Amino acid sequence: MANPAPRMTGVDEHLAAVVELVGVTPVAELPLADCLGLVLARDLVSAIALPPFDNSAMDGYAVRAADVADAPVELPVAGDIPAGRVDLPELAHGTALRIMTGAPVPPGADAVVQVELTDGGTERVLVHGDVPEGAHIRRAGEDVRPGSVVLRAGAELGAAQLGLAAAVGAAVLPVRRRPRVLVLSTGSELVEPGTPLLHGQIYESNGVMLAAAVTAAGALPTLLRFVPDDVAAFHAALDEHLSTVDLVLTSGGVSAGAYEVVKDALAGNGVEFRKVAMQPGMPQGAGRYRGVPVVTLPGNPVSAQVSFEVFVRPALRAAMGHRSPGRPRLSARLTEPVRSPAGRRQFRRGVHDPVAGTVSPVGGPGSHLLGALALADCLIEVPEPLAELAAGDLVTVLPLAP
Ligand SMILES: Nc1nc2c(c(=O)[nH]1)N[C@H]1C(S)=C(S)[C@@H](COP(=O)(O)OP(=O)(O)OC[C@H]3O[C@@H](n4cnc5c(N)ncnc54)[C@H](O)[C@@H]3O)O[C@H]1N2
Ligand code: MOO
Ligand SMILES: [Mg+2]
Repeated sequence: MANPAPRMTGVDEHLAAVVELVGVTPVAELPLADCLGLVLARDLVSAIALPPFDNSAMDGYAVRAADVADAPVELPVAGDIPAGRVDLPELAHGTALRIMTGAPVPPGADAVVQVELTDGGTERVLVHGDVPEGAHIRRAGEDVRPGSVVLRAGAELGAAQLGLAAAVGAAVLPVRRRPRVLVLSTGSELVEPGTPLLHGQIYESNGVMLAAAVTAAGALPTLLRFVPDDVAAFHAALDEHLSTVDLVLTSGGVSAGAYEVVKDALAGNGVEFRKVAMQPGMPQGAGRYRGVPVVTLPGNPVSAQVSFEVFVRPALRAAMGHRSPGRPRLSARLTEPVRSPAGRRQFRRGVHDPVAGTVSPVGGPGSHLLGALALADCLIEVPEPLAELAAGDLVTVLPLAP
């Protein structure tokens, strides 16, 4: 009797293993400019008020509202308060001080008349219209009170959050630092783009693609592109970088052939190789080599990229503390039928139309179809039990941007 096929590892089981393997990076205080997309590790409390002082919302004249109540009136201009002036004169009764947007409101003033309501004079100013008390004054603390929490631990740091952190005087923020990822492409057939190609050779593309995906996930890639299918050369390349990375990500050399350099070098050295019940991306490996997490992706370009999306991107984002490290999951109706191998979760490449609520597969299921991958903006997930889906069926769509 033939041996039953060994059980394949489930997609979710392998994902959990990779997330656990990668773990989290330590919290570090990073300059704001390095924090885009990272996650705040502790609440940020503002030591100051925002605005820090009462200031003018308009270019115009600081006045007492009572002095312009009977406008038109003419007032002597006692001086200028440009933005940044720190030695403030007091506004005397019956006078005006020329003031600019963002400049501190001088003591004694209770309103600002915008320049459009005046003749713009510099010695004396003719005010055509009256303004109520408090007009065009932005009050200290009306945006942020001193001592208040302005950003919660767990907040994702986008442009606005970084702007706010700077506005309250933070120069650095506590964040889990970006994982450093060694992206290592194996294959003796691989050639540098821009150089001549012999029959039997191909241009190296996984390295560029995976390094870009690492960057897009918020992590820091180091790229090693031309490691031949030679165990000694592989070890030499890997060992040189091992001490400076948080994760090694290889592509190629993990299936069933005679020159599977990654498998040959790492099996029995802490990395476990398995078949995962998915298409593409069946041959996978994960483990620790000399203490450093290693994830081995299959070499077929679409397999490598889809595996990155399914396993590595969520693990990298979880490592930085993202609470929802995966892609959003949307529903859409297929515009055409799809066939999938029963018992494996299929990820087809698709174009999603969120307005129509539809998704169209691009290209076939083949894991070498990089041309179609580049046209896609989403993955279409076909669950393990389903072998055939019809046009109009609802499927889960994972948008890939950015
Ligand atoms: N007898 C079997 N053969 C294969 C099996 C199997 O189960 N039994 N699995 C197939 C599946 S599924 C996949 S996926 C691939 C995985 O292969 P490897 O990870 O060993 O990758 P390679 O053989 O090195 O390369 C596969 C393919 O991809 C091209 N490649 C590799 N690296 C790059 C790169 N950096 N840039 C561009 N293209 C790359 C390579 O030239 C090959 O065409 O194995 C199947 N075989
Ligand atoms: O796992 Mo392979 O990715 O199907 O070609
Ligand atoms: Mg192979």
